[in-house]
Amino acid sequence: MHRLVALVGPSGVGVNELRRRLIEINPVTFQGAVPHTTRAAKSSEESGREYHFINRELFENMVYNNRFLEYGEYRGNYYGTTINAVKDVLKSGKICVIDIESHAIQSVRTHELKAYIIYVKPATIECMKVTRQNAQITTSYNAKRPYKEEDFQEMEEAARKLEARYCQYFDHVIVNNQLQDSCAQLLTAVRKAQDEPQWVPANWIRPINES
Ligand SMILES: Nc1ncnc2c1ncn2[C@@H]1O[C@H](COP(=O)(O)OP(=O)(O)OP(=O)(O)O)[C@@H](O)[C@H]1O
Repeated sequence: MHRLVALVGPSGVGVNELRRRLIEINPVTFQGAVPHTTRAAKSSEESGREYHFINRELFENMVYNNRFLEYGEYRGNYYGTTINAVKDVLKSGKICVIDIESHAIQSVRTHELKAYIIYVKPATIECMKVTRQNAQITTSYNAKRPYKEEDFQEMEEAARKLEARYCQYFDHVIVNNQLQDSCAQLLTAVRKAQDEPQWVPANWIRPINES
């Protein structure tokens, strides 16, 4: 089986854009995991394609049974990605590429999933002012607007905290300045992730009484 690739970075840095482009470049090789939600399906949506649509009771039951890598509530509806959704992609022979919140890093660095963690780091504020001139940030109300200076400052601060806490888990770092460059770096990193021997904690492979 291929290895799971998980992208992580401060909000607004471009994690989702990079993941989307990677899958778009080669949908035969790369695929995202289908998330679960309790929101109603739109007429154009099909269960199992955009989302798995389930009710709240079932979702909460799945949370209780630790089925989610991560989940959250937005505007009264739950959204989350299950371990099985990732495994389904890997079992189909594709490379599963997901983006995760930093607190979910530990959930994907398990014996079972052994995710390759790619940290998407913001470029300097001066560089982002140039490259993000036409980009749109998604606000907490899910609206889009152009980036402001404060957005870059917040991103830099969030990146600092994220790095201080989680840098030991990063297998690869991409500074997302020029989008084309970042996509090329991501493609190379993902290929490398599949070839590279996997370094895992010794207690994953050695019986406990030997360690
Ligand atoms: N290198 C880049 N150059 C220019 N624009 C970029 C670059 N990377 C991402 N963008 C743009 O920045 C915006 C935010 O990107 P994206 O939605 O991927 O952010 P994100 O990291 O997933 O954050 P969030 O989780 O808050 O949505 C998008 O409009 C995207 O096209």
